[in-house]
Amino acid sequence: MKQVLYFARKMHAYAGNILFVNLLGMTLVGFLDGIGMFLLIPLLSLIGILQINAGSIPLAGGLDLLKELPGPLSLLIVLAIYAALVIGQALIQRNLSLRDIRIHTGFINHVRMETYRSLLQADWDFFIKRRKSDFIHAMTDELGRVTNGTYVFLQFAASLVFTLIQIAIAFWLSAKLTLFVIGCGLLLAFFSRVLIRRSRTLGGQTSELARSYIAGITDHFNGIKDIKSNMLEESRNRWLAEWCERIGEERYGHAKLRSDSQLYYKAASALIIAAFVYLSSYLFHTQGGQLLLIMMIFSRLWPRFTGIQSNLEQIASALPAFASLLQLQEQCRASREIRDGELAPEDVAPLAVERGLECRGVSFRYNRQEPVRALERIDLYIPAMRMTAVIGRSGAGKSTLIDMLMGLLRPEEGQVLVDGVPLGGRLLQRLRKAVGYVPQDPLLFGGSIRENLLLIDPEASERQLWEALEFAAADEFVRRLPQGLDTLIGDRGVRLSGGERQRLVLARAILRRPSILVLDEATSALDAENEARIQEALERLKGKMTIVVIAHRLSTIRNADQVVVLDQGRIVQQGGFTQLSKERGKLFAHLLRNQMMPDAENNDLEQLPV
Ligand SMILES: Nc1ncnc2c1ncn2[C@@H]1O[C@H](COP(=O)(O)OP(=O)(O)OP(=O)(O)O)[C@@H](O)[C@H]1O
Repeated sequence: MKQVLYFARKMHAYAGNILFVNLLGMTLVGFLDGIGMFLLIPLLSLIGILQINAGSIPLAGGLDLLKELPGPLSLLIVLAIYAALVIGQALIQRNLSLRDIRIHTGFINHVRMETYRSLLQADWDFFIKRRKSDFIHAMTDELGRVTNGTYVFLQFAASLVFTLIQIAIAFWLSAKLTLFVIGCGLLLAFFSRVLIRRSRTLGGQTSELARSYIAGITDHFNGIKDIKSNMLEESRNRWLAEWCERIGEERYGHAKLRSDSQLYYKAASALIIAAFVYLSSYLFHTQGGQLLLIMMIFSRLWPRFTGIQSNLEQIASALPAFASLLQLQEQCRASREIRDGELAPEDVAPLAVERGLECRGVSFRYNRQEPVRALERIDLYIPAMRMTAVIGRSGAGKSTLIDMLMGLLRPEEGQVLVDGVPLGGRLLQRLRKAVGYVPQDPLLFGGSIRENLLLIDPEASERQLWEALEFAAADEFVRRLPQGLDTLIGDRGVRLSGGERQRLVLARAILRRPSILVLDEATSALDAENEARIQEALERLKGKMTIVVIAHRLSTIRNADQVVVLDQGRIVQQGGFTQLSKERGKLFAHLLRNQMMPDAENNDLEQLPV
């Protein structure tokens, strides 16, 4: 319940006191509804359907006054009051509903934005430990359940207030009978705790099923090509069929719970009414008119009890979603990159590295429970305005090292320094702003080429866009497209080839005019001709920006100022390309020979280990 109160307070903080005005309005509507019913009694009496002794009903003294007036006039007055009340109530109700919708949708968007912002502010470590589909689940399903649940909670609070008012009226009419009804309600509430518990358990299953569905479907569409080419359709079909069976059971469980609850309350209501009428007539000798009023109150009160019960079940069912969204927000907060009091990224100027980046005794493990280190005591200096290449076998730790240099990961031991200053806080943000990064699996958004480029620099001119494309050897293929820069490239750039995607992302990175350019296998999908063009472009950049390149294809790093060779998380060699290729019996020469570089053959590589 702690989580529900947290979000209810949030809703209040978002909507302000208008929320209470709305709740009071809801209470007023209920109250007017009661009065409307109350007025039916003089109405029935005036038209002679019911003979009521004014003394037997509170406030019915006015009846005698009405009876003094000519028949049609008194009836008209009562009818006018009745109609005014009902229309007034409907008008207020309409107003409240519209305002409710504004508050409700506004609140969903408020929580959505807040959760999204906290996700964006979380550090990289936070993301690599969790499934992406869980974030999608939180931002869609769980978010909807939480905001609905919060709203139901507020309705429940309003219902409670209104029920108390009705109880007070009922008390005033007959304390004994009201106590009897309340006693029955409490007894029922006691037994219905089991229904609320069941509802909570089912709510947990709902969360789990939705989470596994989104995870499975996301995997499915991310890997649709693999599925089709490896004929995995049948196994995916089986997965979905199993899921459908489970969701069927869960939905049935919810429906059964709802109907059990209704049955329970209806049966109890029938029994109580029977007992109630019997007791009023024979034991308490209640008069006809008063009995009618009490019955009316009872018929108003009892649905309130069932409404409260149903609200409680809905809240209980949403509790797991409340808990998981709150937990996600708390975890995001704990993993925030930008602490309170630090400047927002937009207020920070990009860094210009003057001397260089440095790793001093850096070690890192992805899983602190396991002894394996992705990086082991790395001491490395990356001079500014030079090109540094990082190479090594797959899994050697190259990407981890790059992530460390960009401040995405924090060292477990040691330090990363920029121009001799330890990386962190504002410096980290300034560094991030200065980096142009092209990852192994670059992200393009569904949209046009122009939109994808302008994402980095919305102010970029047409000329700057083409310059960046030219740099990345992408100008020719973009020119050839019928719509040129305005060509739509599909989801994640699916309508482009792997090499075209890489070149576009490279152009985008350049558009930022970064002072540090980081390329992680950024030209792996290119043919020799386009790769050579990018080589030349990088060559021209030397002396203008710091370049760090990860490459499996060693031909790409021939012009690097220094080459760093990683193996099992350690630096095993470091130096110029030619120097390293001459170091016999070492990993670099071995990798070079495996790629059958013509230069390597001149280096008597027969003696190298295989
Ligand atoms: N998110 C992660 N969680 C756990 N372990 C990871 C994670 N990412 C990488 N590793 C492990 O850390 C080690 C280094 O990985 P890294 O991606 O840095 O290697 P790499 O040299 O870039 O490999 P490749 O050339 O194949 O991209 C590997 O053993 C890998 O399994």
